[in-house]
Amino acid sequence: MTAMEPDFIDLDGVEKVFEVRRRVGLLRRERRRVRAVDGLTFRVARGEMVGYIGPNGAGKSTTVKMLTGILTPSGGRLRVAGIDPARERTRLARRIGVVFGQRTTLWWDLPLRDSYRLMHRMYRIPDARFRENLDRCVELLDLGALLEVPVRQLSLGQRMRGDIAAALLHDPDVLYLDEPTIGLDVVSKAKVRGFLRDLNAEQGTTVLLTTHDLTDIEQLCKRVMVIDHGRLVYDGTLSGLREAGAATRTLVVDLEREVPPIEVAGARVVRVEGTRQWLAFPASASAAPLVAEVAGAYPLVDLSVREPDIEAVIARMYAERRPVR
Ligand SMILES: Nc1ncnc2c1ncn2[C@@H]1O[C@H](COP(=O)(O)OP(=O)(O)OP(=O)(O)O)[C@@H](O)[C@H]1O
Repeated sequence: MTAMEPDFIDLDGVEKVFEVRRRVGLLRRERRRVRAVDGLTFRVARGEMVGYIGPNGAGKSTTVKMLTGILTPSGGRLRVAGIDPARERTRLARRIGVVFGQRTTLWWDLPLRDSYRLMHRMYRIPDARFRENLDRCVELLDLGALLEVPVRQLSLGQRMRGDIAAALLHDPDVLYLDEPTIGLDVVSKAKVRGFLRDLNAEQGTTVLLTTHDLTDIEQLCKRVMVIDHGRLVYDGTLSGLREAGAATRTLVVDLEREVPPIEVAGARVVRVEGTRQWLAFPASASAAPLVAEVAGAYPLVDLSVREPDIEAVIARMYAERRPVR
């Protein structure tokens, strides 16, 4: 299935710019443009489970909001299951589920079961399918004893499980999870992770997971994308990310034309975007011989060396959140 729909989620140069007005002094207001997402290009195949991480303010939520159609991109092209989210938000809503760890989609005063009933109607889910999905979620997420309890009385872990079920009642093809394990105790975390793993394996649901807990990624995602300042700065395995974190610098080269990934000794291409390529090389090595080699063999237009900012970001994430199991 995966091989058949490699661009199930498909972003090409997606941008989002916010205009913010700030008061400066008594009367003057200043307009400032915030580039929250700055030329994002990536594809996620159907059935993949991908971690989407980055420091605070990196642009993760903005990306997810564009993927769900809540926000319209300022530029670029974006498709989910072939649908342009901003244009056909309602049609897309039938195909996606969203869970925000910090916020609930359930009705605070109603018992869980009543929230589900409302969703049944809102999404016009066929009765048999609704019952089947609800039964499955109740069993696997252990919700049986909670169905008659008003949401406000649920613990955070119980509510999270309730929210995950709510997002799945209409059989979405894609599930976006934003911090699904935040604030949960160890047992609840394990339950949620186990459920998501099975969901992905058995139902083939495509999952995009935003989290600060790298153990979520470790246990669930073969692939992780790192975003920083609205740009994709890493796309690969978590172990590869750890390696990259071990002090590398990046040579960014602009070429006259698109060429296959550059092959030079002592560096490896970590990212290609049109005529621009990013090469990681050990921070301890000198950039000069590398630059000379690239310039000799490739149609170089411009270049710059970046200090290990991404790596610093990751290191910080690791330092802040030592994986808690
Ligand atoms: N509605 C908005 N108006 C103005 N600026 C915004 C708006 N939403 C987000 N931003 C800005 O865009 C940038 C990216 O924000 P975003 O919420 O996408 O980051 P994030 O990666 O989800 O962060 P966090 O991990 O803290 O949730 C930030 O600088 C933020 O202040």
